[in-house]
Amino acid sequence: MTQTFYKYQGTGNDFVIIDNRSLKFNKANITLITKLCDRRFGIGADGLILLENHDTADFKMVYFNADGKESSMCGNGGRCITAFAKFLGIVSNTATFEAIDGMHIAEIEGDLVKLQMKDVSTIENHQTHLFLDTGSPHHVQMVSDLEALDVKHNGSTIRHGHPYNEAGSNVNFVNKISDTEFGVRTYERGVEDETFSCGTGVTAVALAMHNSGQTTAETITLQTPGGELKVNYLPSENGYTSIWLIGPAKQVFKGDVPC
Ligand SMILES: N[C@@H](CCC[C@H](N)C(=O)O)C(=O)O
Repeated sequence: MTQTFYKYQGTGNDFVIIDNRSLKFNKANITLITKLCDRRFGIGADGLILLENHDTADFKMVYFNADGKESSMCGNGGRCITAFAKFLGIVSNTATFEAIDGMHIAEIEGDLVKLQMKDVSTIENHQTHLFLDTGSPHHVQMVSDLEALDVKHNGSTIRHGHPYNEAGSNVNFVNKISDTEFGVRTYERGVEDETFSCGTGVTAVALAMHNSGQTTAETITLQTPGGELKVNYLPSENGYTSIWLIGPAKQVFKGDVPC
């Protein structure tokens, strides 16, 4: 038996995407998902995404980290699956879909996919870092030398340590480039390594930078190892609404694998 798949990337955060409208893909097969995501023995990806039918929205997104486990929201994955839905002819330039954190709206403008993220009402502002949930949990910490930092080592220590422990958190290291631009490197839980970019991660960084007074801007540019993303938001006394994650999402190749 073979499985048809598509490989997508959004600022270097890469995914195997499968059209599962037939519901034939076995979601419980962690070994298969891990193998498909393996960079040496499989296709290679940070995660695997299934596109499924939905009763009221254009489609449903089901996301698995490279460790084979279903996880919380993936922002870059949400942008890539929107581009995939357009490729399949399910949507044209606007889409609605349901993910694990609720309903999302997305818009395609040329090469860019804009994804509305869930509202954020709570940001924990600690002495050394901030913590918030933008669909996935994110630790945000400013560092002085982002380029030289060992993100895998330091990220893994924070991800596994108190207070995150087994459930874990994604970990974002940040430097300020200007009042509207920040550099970000992210250690992703479930990949257990640095990824080239993380959509919920840069969203968390933009909100955290605003919340901690590093910026007063409402559009932030985030430079990641995989390229540039933008985040727009509306701040209020109750938190942040109308949060949009904006960046490119591209199909890389298509194939069939034995499974
Ligand atoms: N790469 C994603 C985040 C994916 C989920 C994360 N690894 C987790 O388990 O929390 C993104 O672009 O947001």
